[in-house]
Amino acid sequence: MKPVKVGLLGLGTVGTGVVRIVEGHQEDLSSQVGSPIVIEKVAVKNLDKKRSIEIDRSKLTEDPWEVIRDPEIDVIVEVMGGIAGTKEYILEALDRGKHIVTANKDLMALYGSEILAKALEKQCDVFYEASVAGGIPIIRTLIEGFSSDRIMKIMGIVNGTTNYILSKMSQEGASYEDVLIEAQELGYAEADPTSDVEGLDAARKMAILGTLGFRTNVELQDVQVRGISSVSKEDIQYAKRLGYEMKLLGIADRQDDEFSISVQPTMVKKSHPIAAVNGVFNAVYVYGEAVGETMFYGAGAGEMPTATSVVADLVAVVKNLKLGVNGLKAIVPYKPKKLKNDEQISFKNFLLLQVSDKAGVLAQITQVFAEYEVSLESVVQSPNADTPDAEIMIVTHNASKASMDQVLHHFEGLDVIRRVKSVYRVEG
Ligand SMILES: NC(=O)C1=CN([C@@H]2O[C@H](COP(=O)(O)OP(=O)(O)OC[C@H]3O[C@@H](n4cnc5c(N)ncnc54)[C@H](OP(=O)(O)O)[C@@H]3O)[C@@H](O)[C@H]2O)C=CC1
Ligand SMILES: N[C@@H](CC=O)C(=O)O
Ligand code: NA
Repeated sequence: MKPVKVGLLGLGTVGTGVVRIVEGHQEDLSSQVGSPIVIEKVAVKNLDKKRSIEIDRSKLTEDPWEVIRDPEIDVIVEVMGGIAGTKEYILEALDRGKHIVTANKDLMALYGSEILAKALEKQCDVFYEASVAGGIPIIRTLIEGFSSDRIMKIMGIVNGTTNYILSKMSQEGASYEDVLIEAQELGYAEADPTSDVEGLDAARKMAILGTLGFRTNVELQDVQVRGISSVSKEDIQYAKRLGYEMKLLGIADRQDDEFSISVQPTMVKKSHPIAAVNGVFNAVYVYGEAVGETMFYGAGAGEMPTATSVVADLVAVVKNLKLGVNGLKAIVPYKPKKLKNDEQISFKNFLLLQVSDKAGVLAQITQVFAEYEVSLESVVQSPNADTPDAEIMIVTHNASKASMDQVLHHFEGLDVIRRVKSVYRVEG
């Protein structure tokens, strides 16, 4: 049984977990694949950094090319992150006939189609289960489990950092800034947490899920993105009063063959199963035309959950090696892309308005909604303790994005509205 040799790019949070699992579960792994799996070389940025695991120093290098160009290495596991340089390493590794396992959603969202096309040409595997919802096997589920169905909607809490922040703000009244620091210390946040809190990390993951779910090439610029940095504790408390939880939701849905895809803070009805997903946990809700509702739940980030998916991909590569079938399972999107326009995108909305507290105000406001054919589900008015004004909370029925934009534009010229304090999408 010739050992399968692995080159590891990166030994940070995820890379450390990969070494722990490959070494700790070696007996189970090798009996599944029929050969020992050996980590042959590891690229790091700083050779002298103190590590939390024992690793033979002679295996470490500061030059990723040394790993890529080593003819002994069969599989590259890329867990160092980065985009442009990392893409070059991966393309060259494929040119050399090496298989790839990566956790890199940034790279797969931007260059996935180019990398997968090269993999197909070279008959190599590229697996990236850890790139979306860390420990949840959602990519494999979309490719294999739902191969027979037509997916109509995917809703995901796919960023652990923001779910951790929103949950702590909701449950403990904690401040946004304090919880963000905690999430960074726990290894959940990206090196630059702006991509977590501004929704970019979730958008990249939704582009990957949308591509697999709709079998069309969803690109990052197709995803409309809003992050959580403007969500206040007050918004979360109002949401709770009305029976909702605030979540950063990625939503991809389709009608016929037209689709829309977005990431935004969303008020989710408490009775919806995704509203109960708290902390660093992720969940992906998938609605298939035939299967109906399904939901997948688990840790979306962190050392060991993420490494579980990386090593499971490694096992899949090695099984394919044994069967001589690598590179035959690449998913190449084949459907033409048709994005919905703002008239076709429709959902419920929550609005919080600060208004003058005088007769006829409500009538003026409802008149604007009527003018743009937006029907209302509920309207609640309460005094604002700090000012002579009143606050009005409104939940609309489904309304097109175009109509809602017109309503909000009209409100800008209405004297009785002091301020549109918040606007959120509503689901459930
Ligand atoms: N953390 C998580 O929970 C999850 C992360 N991911 C993805 O996994 C990947 C890795 O994330 P994570 O482990 O958190 O990242 P870390 O920052 O913890 O680790 C990065 C590792 O890569 C090494 N590295 C970085 N740049 C270079 C370079 N140019 N040459 C050689 N080595 C380099 C670093 O070396 P050194 O140790 O010397 O600094 C470090 O070991 C990213 O793509 C991330 O988005 C995906 C899902 C979850
Ligand atoms: N920063 C990401 C890590 C996993 O992809 C997150 O918080 O989910
Ligand atoms: Na996953």
